[in-house]
Amino acid sequence: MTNDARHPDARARAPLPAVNSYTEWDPLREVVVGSLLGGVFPDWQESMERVVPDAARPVFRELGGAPLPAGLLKAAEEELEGLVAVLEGHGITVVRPDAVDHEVPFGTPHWSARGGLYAGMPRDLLMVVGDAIIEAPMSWRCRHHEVDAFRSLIKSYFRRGARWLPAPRPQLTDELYGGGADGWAVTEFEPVFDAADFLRFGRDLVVQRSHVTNDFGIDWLRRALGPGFGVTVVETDDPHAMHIDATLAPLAPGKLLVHPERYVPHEVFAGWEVRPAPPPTLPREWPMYFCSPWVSMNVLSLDPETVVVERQEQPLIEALTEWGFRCVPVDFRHVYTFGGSFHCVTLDTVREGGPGRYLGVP
Ligand SMILES: NC(=[NH2+])NCCC[C@H](N)C(=O)O
Repeated sequence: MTNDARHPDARARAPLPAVNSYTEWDPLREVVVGSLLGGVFPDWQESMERVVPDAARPVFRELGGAPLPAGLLKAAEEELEGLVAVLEGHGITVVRPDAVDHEVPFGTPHWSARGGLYAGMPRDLLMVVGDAIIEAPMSWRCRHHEVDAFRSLIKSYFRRGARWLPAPRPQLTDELYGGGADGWAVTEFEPVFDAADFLRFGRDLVVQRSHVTNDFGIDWLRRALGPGFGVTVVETDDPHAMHIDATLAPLAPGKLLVHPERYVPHEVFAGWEVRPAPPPTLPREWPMYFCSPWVSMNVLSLDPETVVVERQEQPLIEALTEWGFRCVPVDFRHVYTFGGSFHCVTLDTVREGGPGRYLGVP
């Protein structure tokens, strides 16, 4: 039976599976937006040494498990609400994590942490590949239970048909840390990765080895995804490597925005137009506990022509406009303070489109 009251867009918006996302750029229908509410400073561990800004180390040592600064947090939460309003204004469904108490200390038989962190960066923790939600085995001890805030969402997606793939729970004993001969902060003791070290290009994923992602973890994911997907390791020139999404940003098929110094050309991007992002505009004195100002290029694609960009990153807005994109400006500098921007704080659970092939892999 036809439904005459159907919205004119109804055909274009035909129903999709509960979870369906293969790329970083296909038209966005539903997205998880993280929450920084109740967030605490991470308890210090040596493996953070090479990834966090110098100024953050003494703070984490001293204040691990203590609440993040209230004023900055409030400003960041308001910016997150602003992002939610913009996304909803574009007809995108937004879902949020549960409130959990991040101040509760926890431990295993082998170690303890003075608290958790936050539920602000679902991109770090979860990965959607097609109809599957993958839970990453995080290597920072304070992030061991971070997924709890997202569990009711994951269960709901599972009940509606999604596949649910938690990686093997890591033990995070001392053997994992201390660095191998290769200079990484994590050894090959057991599989670990953060989901944000991967980017999705249809049937192909690209990943960087980092101070939170080891080869064992990459191999686990490759085998879990099976022969239908390819996982290519790309080199990046980032001595502080943790999360690839301020280094490479695929914005549409054939269009790759890159960090001008960290990008190392790779044959998978043969045929792609690669453009360097202009330098960030963030003032030098801006408080940054987790990351560099290059999260300016951590944009979120609403579709292959539309990107959400920080309002004050005018050089980037100009560069992207010139490249043919429509930029949606959103204030987000206070969120930067806590480790990321639009790509980090989101997890796109539903995008249109299917498993295409976009990369030059054999
Ligand atoms: N998913 C994320 N949290 N990404 C943020 C990556 C930031 C990157 N490590 C930098 O400092 O430039």
